[in-house]
Amino acid sequence: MVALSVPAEVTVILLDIEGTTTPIAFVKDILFPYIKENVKEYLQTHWEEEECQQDVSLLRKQAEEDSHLDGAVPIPVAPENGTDDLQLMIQAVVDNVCWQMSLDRKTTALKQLQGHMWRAAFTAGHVKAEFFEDVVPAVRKWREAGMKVYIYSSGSVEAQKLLFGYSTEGDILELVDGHFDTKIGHKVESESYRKIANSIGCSTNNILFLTDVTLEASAAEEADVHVAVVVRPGNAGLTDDEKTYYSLITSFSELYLPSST
Ligand SMILES: CSCCC(=O)C(=O)COP(=O)(O)O
Ligand SMILES: [Mg+2]
Repeated sequence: MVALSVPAEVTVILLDIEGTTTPIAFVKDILFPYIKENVKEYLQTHWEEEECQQDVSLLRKQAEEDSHLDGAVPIPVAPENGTDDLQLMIQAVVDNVCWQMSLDRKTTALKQLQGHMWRAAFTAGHVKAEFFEDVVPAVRKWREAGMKVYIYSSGSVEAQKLLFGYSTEGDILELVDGHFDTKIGHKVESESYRKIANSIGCSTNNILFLTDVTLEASAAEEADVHVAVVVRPGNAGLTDDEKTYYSLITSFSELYLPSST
């Protein structure tokens, strides 16, 4: 087994979810199909609710920003009257969501709606989040050693809490000191990592970020965050240059804290 020593200045471990704590297959084969199969019925059932209207407004705003993109699906302004107008509007939102998902876009608008939709699936026990088997033991060990553990995912904070609250390992929310999503900024922008450090109250070099995506690792590194790239079954392959450049781990158990024996 390879060992990677955690630099002594690190006091915070920041974790990505998809491809790092959780198999990509769980997200792609369970969570995303749930959205595609249920989005129309969800909108029809919850349309009048404040939360749903806020989600639609955010999606409409995003659609306006995306209007220059190839294949972008516009969302018209609220219908003035009639069931037919409403059904057309709902279909436009469905088409927009499916278009965004076909590109695996990480917009806050899409992620917010997805989080709200997954709430019913998780709380009713229809879905339980999967974590790689090394994750929970390692996180417990890090916390016992005094590390703080935070999550930074494109999935909304609400969705992150569902994953940790309703998992095959039970409710493991207490293992996490805090959550960040794209509201603080996108994961491929270094400024996001500076803002996270500021919000936690530490320096960027006190953070070790674990992710499967090298563009995210590169942005974090530019902000002086320590990074390791996590190689898991089902993750996208890395180039030879990336394999040489980044510290790689295949399990959280390969990380050694300075005090570890
Ligand atoms: C945490 S919610 C489900 C995953 C998701 O929607 C997503 O976009 C995951 O992105 P990540 O930044 O965790 O790779
Ligand atoms: Mg990821």
